[in-house]
Amino acid sequence: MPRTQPNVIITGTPGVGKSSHCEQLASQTSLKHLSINDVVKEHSLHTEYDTTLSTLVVDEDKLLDHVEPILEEGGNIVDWHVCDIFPERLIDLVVVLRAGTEALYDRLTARNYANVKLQENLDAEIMGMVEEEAREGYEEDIVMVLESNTVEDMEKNLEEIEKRIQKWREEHPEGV
Ligand SMILES: Nc1ncnc2c1ncn2[C@@H]1O[C@H](COP(=O)(O)OP(=O)(O)OP(=O)(O)O)[C@@H](O)[C@H]1O
Repeated sequence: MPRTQPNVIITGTPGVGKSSHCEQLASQTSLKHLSINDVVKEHSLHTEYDTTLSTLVVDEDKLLDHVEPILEEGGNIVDWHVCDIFPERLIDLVVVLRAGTEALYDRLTARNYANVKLQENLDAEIMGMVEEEAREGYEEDIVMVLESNTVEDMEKNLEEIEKRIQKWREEHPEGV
């Protein structure tokens, strides 16, 4: 069966606004929000709990086994800070959200992140690690990098992303 709706990844360092963008986009389109953190918790797709970073260590093989059939159906907005493990054939658009250090610092301290986790995430964002992974993992023309510092940025981003989704639909009337 061809996939008649695109799969979109919304990625970026924790706190850049992935979930906020995904929820809003899901409410404005027919695409479904696929939160990988929720899927991992719900189906126990982890190997262990990292006590230093207070986070589950994901079993990527198990995760892919679970998620691939869902992606094959299309119409998903994948929400995760890792983007490059999903097969290229199943991904149509990769949106990397970027935030300034000040905005990210405020958002992460509001979550009471431990210092080590806070610093690790700020460093990752400053170095642009997720953007680099996205650019290495996918074709240039499907990767969009967008600022997510203000509510106005988010509104503008959602418009841009919706336009790209619409373009994909027009370019693939029979699906892929
Ligand atoms: N563009 C933005 N402008 C203003 N506030 C924002 C923006 N994006 C996100 N926020 C705020 O920052 C906080 C973190 O956002 P969100 O949970 O969407 O980030 P996330 O990238 O999904 O994080 P995680 O990876 O940890 O789930 C929320 O309080 C959200 O309201």
